[in-house]
Amino acid sequence: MIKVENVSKKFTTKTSSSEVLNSVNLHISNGSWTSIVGPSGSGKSTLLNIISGLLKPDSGEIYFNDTNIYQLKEQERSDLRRKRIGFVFQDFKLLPYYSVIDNVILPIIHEHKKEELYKQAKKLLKTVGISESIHNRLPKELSGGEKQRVAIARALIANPDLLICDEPTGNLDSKNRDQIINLLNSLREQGKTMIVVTHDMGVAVHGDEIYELVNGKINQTEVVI
Ligand SMILES: Nc1ncnc2c1ncn2[C@@H]1O[C@H](COP(=O)(O)OP(=O)(O)OP(=O)(O)O)[C@@H](O)[C@H]1O
Repeated sequence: MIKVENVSKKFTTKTSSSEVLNSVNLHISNGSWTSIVGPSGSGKSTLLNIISGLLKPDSGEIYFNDTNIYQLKEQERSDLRRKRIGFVFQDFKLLPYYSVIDNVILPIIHEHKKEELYKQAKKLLKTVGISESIHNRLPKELSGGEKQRVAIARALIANPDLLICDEPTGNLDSKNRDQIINLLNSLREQGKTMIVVTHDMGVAVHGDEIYELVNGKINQTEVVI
């Protein structure tokens, strides 16, 4: 269970100050898919960064099961992030000079023997529908949908409990978008907990819960198909 309790965050710059999150509460059950929607600039990425331990809120707590993550030491929080949370970004964030398979093993390259990692990466790439003929290509030689599936395999390499996806289908055409939806559905069936931020209601409706962030507040939304 992931709990977001009374989380508030304000950004202050030289010229302005804005409250992006105002006492946000959210409970996420293990093995569920939670969709978060909301207008551009409403704080969705800020909330993801806070949940994943990257950005300390001004007030409020984040619990990862029973662990209050902002009470951990910096190194412990970073370990938790590396081992238990996988990230998928709209712009993939694959390293351009590494092959597909090397991109997948990178997050934990220093923690296991390379042969074991390659074995695991091959299995994952198969799960996400990437054929072996592509394993040694560079990211620039892939389609958008292939890049996103490689990015999902990379996010899963440490076998995280939680998969956080920030606009995972934002740059994809409808065929590739549908493939990513199918993949996320199958990951939920395997028991992964997922938080998916999206502008696309057609993606959001696959969630067990849909929340909308507006004016710093989060509200649960009915699933309307
Ligand atoms: N480091 C920062 N310093 C100042 N303001 C920031 C910072 N990060 C985000 N903001 C502001 O906070 C607000 C929320 O940003 P955020 O990226 O969380 O929104 P979002 O809902 O993810 O937007 P989008 O859908 O466009 O990606 C925006 O007004 C943004 O300009």
